Amino acid sequence: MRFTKMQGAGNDYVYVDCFSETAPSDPAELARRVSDRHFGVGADGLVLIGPSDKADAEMRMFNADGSASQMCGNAVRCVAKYLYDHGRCTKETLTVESFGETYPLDLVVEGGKVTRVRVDMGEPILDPAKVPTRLKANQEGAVCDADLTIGDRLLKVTAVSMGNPHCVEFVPELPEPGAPHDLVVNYGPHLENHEMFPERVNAEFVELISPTRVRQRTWERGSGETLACGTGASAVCVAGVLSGRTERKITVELLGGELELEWNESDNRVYKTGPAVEVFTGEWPE
Ligand SMILES: N[C@H](CCC[C@H](N)C(=O)O)C(=O)O
Repeated sequence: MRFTKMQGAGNDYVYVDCFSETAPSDPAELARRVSDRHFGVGADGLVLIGPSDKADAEMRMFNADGSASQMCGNAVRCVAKYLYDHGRCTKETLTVESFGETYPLDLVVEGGKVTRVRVDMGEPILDPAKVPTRLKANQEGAVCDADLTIGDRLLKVTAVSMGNPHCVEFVPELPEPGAPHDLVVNYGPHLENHEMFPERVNAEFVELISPTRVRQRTWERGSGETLACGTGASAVCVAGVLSGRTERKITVELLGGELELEWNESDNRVYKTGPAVEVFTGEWPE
C-alpha cells in the first residue's frame, strides 16, 4: 500500500490515497502500526483520503492509538495540498469533508505546489453537552475558566469543540519539553482521560505573550504530546476571546511552527492559516 508522509507545523501523519488504493479494512489497527516511531513509519496517526458526495474529497483521521477523530486542523491542510499537488484537483479553493462537515480551504501555491492553506474551521461549539463535557457553563452558556481539579491542583479550564473536544488552560509560563515537573506530560494524560470529558479530550496549555500572540503546547487525545494541534489552536483562539485574554486575531506559537488564527466576529467562524509539507512517499508492505 502506497502512502505519503506529510506534516503541518510538525503534526505528522501517514496519508493513504483511497482514490487509488483500496481502503484498509481495519484503519484503527493500521493507524496503531504505522504510527509507531520504531516499528512503523512513525506518525501522530493515519489519514485516509477518499471520494465524497458533497466535497472535493473526504478525510478520515485516526490517532496513533487507533481512535477516530471528527476533525484534524493540521491534516486537512495537508489533504488539500495532496489533492492539488498530485493533480486530483486543479482549483485553488477546495472543500474537504470530515465526519459529515464540509471545510472550505484556500490554497497558497508557489512554484506549482501548495505551501500554505487557509481553512474555514467553522463555528466553535460551546454548549457543554455538545463539547461534550460535564463541566458547568457560565451565564453566557460557555465553560470558561471553570474549576477542574486533578489531585491537589486546581485548574481553570475553558471547554470548546471544533468538531472534536478541547480543554484549554492558560498558565503563567509554559515549560520547555523535558523540563522537570513538566505540567504538559504530568497533567496531559489526566486531562485527556478526565471524567469531566466523557469522550476524552485534547488538552491545550497556553502561555499569553500578548493579546495577539500565545505559546501553546498540546497533549492530544489518542496521540500524546504533538508538535502542533490545529483544532487546538482554533480552540485556544476562542478561549482567549471568551476569557478576555486575547484579541480575535492571534498568532499561535507551537513547538513545530506558527499558525495564524481568527475568530471572525461577523460570521462567528474560525479561520486558520498554516503550512503543509510533503515529507516523503513510501510503500507499506500490506
Ligand atoms: N487528537 C485529536 C485529532 C487530531 C487533532 C490535531 N492533530 C489537529 O491538528 O487538529 C482528537 O482526537 O480529537
